[in-house]
Amino acid sequence: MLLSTLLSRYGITPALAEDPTIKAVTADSRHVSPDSLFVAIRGQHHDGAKFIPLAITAGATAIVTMHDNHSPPIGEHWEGERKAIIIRVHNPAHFLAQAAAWVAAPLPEHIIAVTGTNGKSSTVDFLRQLWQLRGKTAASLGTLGVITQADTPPMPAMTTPDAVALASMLSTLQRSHVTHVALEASSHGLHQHRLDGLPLAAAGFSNLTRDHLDYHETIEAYRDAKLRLFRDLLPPGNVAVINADMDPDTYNALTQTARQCGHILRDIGINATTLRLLEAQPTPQGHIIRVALHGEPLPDITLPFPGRFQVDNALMAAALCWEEDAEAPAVLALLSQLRSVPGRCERVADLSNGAAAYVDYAHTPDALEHVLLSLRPHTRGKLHVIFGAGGDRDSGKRPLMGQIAAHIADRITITDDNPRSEDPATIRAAILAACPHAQEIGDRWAAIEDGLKRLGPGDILLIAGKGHETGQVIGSTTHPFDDRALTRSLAEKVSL
Ligand SMILES: CC(=O)N[C@H]1[C@@H](OP(=O)(O)OP(=O)(O)OC[C@H]2O[C@@H](n3ccc(=O)[nH]c3=O)[C@H](O)[C@@H]2O)O[C@H](CO)[C@@H](O)[C@@H]1O[C@H](C)C(=O)N[C@@H](C)C(=O)N[C@H](CCC(=O)O)C(=O)O
Ligand SMILES: Nc1ncnc2c1ncn2[C@@H]1O[C@H](COP(=O)(O)OP(=O)(O)OP(=O)(O)O)[C@@H](O)[C@H]1O
Ligand SMILES: N[C@H](CCC[C@H](N)C(=O)O)C(=O)O
Ligand SMILES: [Mg+2]
Repeated sequence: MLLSTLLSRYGITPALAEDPTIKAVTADSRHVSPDSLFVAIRGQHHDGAKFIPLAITAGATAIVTMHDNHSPPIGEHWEGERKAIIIRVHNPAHFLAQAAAWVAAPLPEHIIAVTGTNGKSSTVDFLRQLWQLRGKTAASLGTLGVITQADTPPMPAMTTPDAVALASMLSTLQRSHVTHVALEASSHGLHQHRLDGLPLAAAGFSNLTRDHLDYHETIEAYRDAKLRLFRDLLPPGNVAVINADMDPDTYNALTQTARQCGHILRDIGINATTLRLLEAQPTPQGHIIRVALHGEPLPDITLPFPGRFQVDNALMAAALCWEEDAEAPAVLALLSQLRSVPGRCERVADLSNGAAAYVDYAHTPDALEHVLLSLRPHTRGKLHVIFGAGGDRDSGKRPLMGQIAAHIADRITITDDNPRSEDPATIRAAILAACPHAQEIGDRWAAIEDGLKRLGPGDILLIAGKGHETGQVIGSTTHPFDDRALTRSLAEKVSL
């Protein structure tokens, strides 16, 4: 694409002496290739502007950098024999996302993003499944990776990859004929403008509770980052789905934003008007739910997996799936064919004495509360939970998680999650301060073995925090560790 075309799409129409063809866009000087555009972004550790000379040496012919109120909006920079055109904008990260999407185009025609503290991965997984059941070629993209079909292993991804990687993944999906993509919008991703270039067909917002305050600092800033999905990214006139049972502050902010932006608002949940949950009756395998669509009750639906929160996520996926209201009953009828999401309230082992073990990805106070409350109705004996907290992440979550476990569980073991660069004993101590009667077993393997051995008839063991993860990060090393596989193999031995 010509530089002038790219700039004019962004609303900049300078008279350029030269108009180079831009073959690639990047914000990482280490990835600059010849004829590329380098966007200098100010991050937490570096100001990308200091890498401009390196980028030009590596072949960048155009540079986009932050407007500084002194220099003209367009200029040029020589690095030895090499010259690049310099363009100054007010928000380089926003520019990067747009430019990356234009250069990577065409992208899949139907892209939907889901945000919220908890439930993003589950919702996008369910949405992908629903689309596939309706005959679409669909993918989901997020914490669980890029998933295209049930029988192909997922490609790894961050929850929301950086703008360039995201555009490139979407372009790859488009080339393999994927038309429908459901992706997770993390608060980091929204705050850093990673999704700003995507033409969203619809968006969903599940809930907002405490997480990531290490990064956002205040809950207001965290909410504001997430609100960007509706406020800045979803085009007017498109479908916005919210869970009507979320906290009132976020609910009010979302409904007001949706109204101001002219979105078609749909809600789901006990307090909803579009898709109201009338009853969710737990069964040994999952739930039987009754819902009303715009006030009209529909036939019972069986959801074949446990976790009361998965009822909300499945309803949100359905409300994001139908395009016209007339399609809604057919979409809702498909919910009974959904498969569970790996590591989300997943029943991984049954012991010969009738006890069972579940693995879940609860790593926030709200998630831990939801999964423990979900498992209580299935517990005929005692409810035992094993969990820790990730290092280098919001430390305020730790005592809150301890408090919740102390209120709901009968037995608690505090162990290590991913300590990362932190001292694991200090993390455990912060949780234990709020649940002093818990036992402490730092070694996660030993904690799980101990938990399984202590299970009595009808007891339930919940191993929380790492879900689908297959590694444990200690320091900067990731050691192989898989709660699900380990629990299965230890349970076989314990059951003998
Ligand atoms: C906290 C955070 O989100 N950090 C992201 C951020 O890093 P940063 O601000 O430290 O960047 P920086 O190192 O200061 O660099 C600034 C700029 O200089 C560039 N640079 C840097 C070095 C160099 O030699 N040359 C160069 O050009 C960088 O490419 C960048 O554009 O920008 C980087 C480039 O895009 C990201 O890789 C990095 O994500 C890191 C790896 C990360 O761990 N992020 C996590 C916290 C995250 O985003 N997680 C969420 C999930 C959260 C959830 O659970 O909901 C996710 O969406 O995955
Ligand atoms: N709708 C929900 N409400 C409350 N808790 C939920 C909800 N959905 C999921 N959870 C809890 O959050 C955990 C993580 O779920 P999921 O992976 O779907 O969320 P996520 O938003 O993608 O998380 P992450 O921020 O790590 O990507 C689940 O294992 C469960 O404990
Ligand atoms: N996306 C989340 C995942 C947390 C998972 C938990 N096991 C931990 O390591 O804290 C994060 O990076 O904060
Ligand atoms: Mg996720």
